[in-house]
Amino acid sequence: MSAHGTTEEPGSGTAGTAEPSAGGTPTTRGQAPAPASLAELERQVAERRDGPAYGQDSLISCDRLVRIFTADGVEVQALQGLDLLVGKGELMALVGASGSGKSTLLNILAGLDVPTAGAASVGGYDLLAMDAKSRLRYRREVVGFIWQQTARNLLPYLTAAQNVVLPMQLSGRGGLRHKRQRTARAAELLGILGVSHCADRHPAQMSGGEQQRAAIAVALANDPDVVLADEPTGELDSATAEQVFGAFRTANEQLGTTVVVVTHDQSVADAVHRTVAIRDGRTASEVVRRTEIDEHGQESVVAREYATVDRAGRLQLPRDYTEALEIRRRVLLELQQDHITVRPDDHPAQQQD
Ligand SMILES: Nc1ncnc2c1ncn2[C@@H]1O[C@H](COP(=O)(O)OP(=O)(O)OP(=O)(O)O)[C@@H](O)[C@H]1O
Repeated sequence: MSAHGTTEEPGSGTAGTAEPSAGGTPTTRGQAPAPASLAELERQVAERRDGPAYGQDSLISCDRLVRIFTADGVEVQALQGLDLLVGKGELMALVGASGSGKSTLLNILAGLDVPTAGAASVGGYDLLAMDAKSRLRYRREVVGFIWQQTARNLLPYLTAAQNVVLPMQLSGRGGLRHKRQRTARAAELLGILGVSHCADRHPAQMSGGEQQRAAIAVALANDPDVVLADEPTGELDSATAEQVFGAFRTANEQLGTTVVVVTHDQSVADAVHRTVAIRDGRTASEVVRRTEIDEHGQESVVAREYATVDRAGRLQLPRDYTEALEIRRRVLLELQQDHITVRPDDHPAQQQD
């Protein structure tokens, strides 16, 4: 973890489903649970039906998202039932091994690709049901996107200021109808992101970091709900990467924009409020960082790692945990008063049952 007082707590190795036991007595999975009364079942069903829908209060909601690619007759399941909720105003990172599905997810959220199955919505737009017209509006007004390759983000024959003005012209939004207003907004955004000095320069006259900060201004031009970035600091040295990440933070703090960044850069992953790890096309774990003040008034960032539990109650045990305890096919679950114990199978010889 970073040096500025950050503490990392280990991932939780708890697991999903165990029968609750009357009176809080530990119950081992495998024992028959006492059947619930009909009235109790009816109460539970009514509670679930009347409760808020999944992701109702979230800006981004992915529910059992699936994306299957077919190339040369071979199917690749890039997303395998991914669940993810992102609240309005979050600054978060997506991490994961190469091929885990991060870019696939980001392209879907950006409206550039369509999932095979599941549900996904951003800012009230249903990403599986948009017609061409609403998809265009969604991509212009609801999301901003920043690519890793600096050259892909800006038009080379326009200045930085003209690049920022362009999306406003294309969207033709009422509030920015006048040229003067658009020019003023471009100047304001470039100023907030610390690249006013590049306003009249073409991309070729700007450094990689300046180009990325101008690209963030372009992404923010139409005041989107969310800015998505795929490895935005991947081509930059660490000092420049820090400045670019600072620009995302500014957008988040000063403009209230929700920011989702795919990154391999550990310093970026350590600097956001929440880092979600994707493994094999599903969310596997997440690290949440909170600032805490101790009894001496000393501030420190406490990072806590959680395993994610999906909508069906499944979780992935961290690989290093399962390897450490030689967990292969099954575990014993015990429901305790306030936690669930996961134990390796005590009859491993019978694992081929
Ligand atoms: N258009 C496509 N056609 C076929 N397979 C694809 C396509 N796009 C992605 N995939 C496959 O889907 C899986 C997930 O790819 P994705 O690019 O989302 O991973 P990633 O986590 O972003 O990887 P990286 O960190 O290397 O960019 C990979 O196995 C990839 O080969």
